[in-house]
Amino acid sequence: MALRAVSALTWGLGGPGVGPLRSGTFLRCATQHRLEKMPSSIGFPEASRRPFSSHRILVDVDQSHGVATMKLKNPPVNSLSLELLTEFVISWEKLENDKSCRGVILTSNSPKIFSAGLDITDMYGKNAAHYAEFWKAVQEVWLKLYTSNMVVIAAINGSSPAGGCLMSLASDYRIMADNPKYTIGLNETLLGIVAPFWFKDNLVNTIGNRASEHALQRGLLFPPADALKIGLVDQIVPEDKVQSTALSVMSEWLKIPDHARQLTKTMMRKPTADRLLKQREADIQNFVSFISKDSIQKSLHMYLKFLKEREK
Ligand SMILES: CCCCCCCC/C=C\C/C=C/C(=O)SCCNC(=O)CCNC(=O)[C@H](O)C(C)(C)COP(=O)(O)OP(=O)(O)OC[C@H]1O[C@@H](n2cnc3c(N)ncnc32)[C@H](O)[C@@H]1OP(=O)(O)O
Repeated sequence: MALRAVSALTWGLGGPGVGPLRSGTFLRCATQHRLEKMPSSIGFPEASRRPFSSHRILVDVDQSHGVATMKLKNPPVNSLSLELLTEFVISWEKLENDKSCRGVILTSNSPKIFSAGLDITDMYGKNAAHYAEFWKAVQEVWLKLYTSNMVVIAAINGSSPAGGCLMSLASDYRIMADNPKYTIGLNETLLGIVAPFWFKDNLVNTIGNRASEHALQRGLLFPPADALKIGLVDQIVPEDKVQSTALSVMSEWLKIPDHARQLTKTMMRKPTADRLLKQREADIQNFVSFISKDSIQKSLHMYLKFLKEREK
């Protein structure tokens, strides 16, 4: 198997806004329309579309089908900066509160990069208060995605290292562009940092313990075909078919009655989400003390330098 490395939300019933069972879920589900036919592109009729956006997040809601497409837009590499993460949470809550929205396709506005992962400049050369705020936002985005009532499909239209991979892992289904130049994986060790336990839990739940041990220790980044083999993604398709495949997969998922799917998702994911929720503050403090260490700051500095100076 060809492996490539770069060389060198609150759970709990009734929790504010993010609980897996929003009030009214059962009633709404009972009368919900089934999706019989989905358009093959995002060319929805104007009347049924409700786009909204912020600086770094573009959202297009197709109200007649109950599906939103959310695009990350943070050039040049869609890094997950504090600003992007904050805007993500605001947009996500808007969708969670939109009764017509049953599914979200998460993708990137950039043609080659889904997301370069957490913004390293938010973890380098800042003060403890900044690190704490940043990490809380990272936790929040993961909790929102992982525990969402909505069907979440990641349309991975480019490279997806580290935090980018985590966002995909938190989705219900992953479709990746079949381009061997793109890679996906949790490569934290290559930066001299350690994936926190909840990144690891999400990976283990997806690809199993042995494959996770191997991938995490070596910081492996997998090309699409290998990612498919180990179950890191569910489907690979030609680059120009990622969005249309996501829409048709979404239509299949939305044929399942919401209440049954949501309760099943809760049953599967609650223990993992609860593990973070129970020690959220301690996890923030761990992150702050880890990332503030001179040795870790030095590793991040070297990695940023490597990224800037490497041959393209
Ligand atoms: C004991 C337990 C304690 C627990 C504590 C927990 C600690 C855990 C902490 C954090 C977890 C971290 C998660 C992460 O997500 S870290 C980020 C990892 N990401 C990467 O390694 C990806 C790096 N980037 C790339 O590989 C490439 O940029 C690319 C493949 C995404 C795109 O390649 P290309 O199109 O060639 O673009 P460039 O490389 O030229 O990049 C352009 C520009 O962007 C800068 N940049 C790239 N990635 C990032 C990033 N993640 N953050 C900030 N900036 C980034 C790059 O440096 C270039 O900058 P420029 O030269 O100034 O233009």
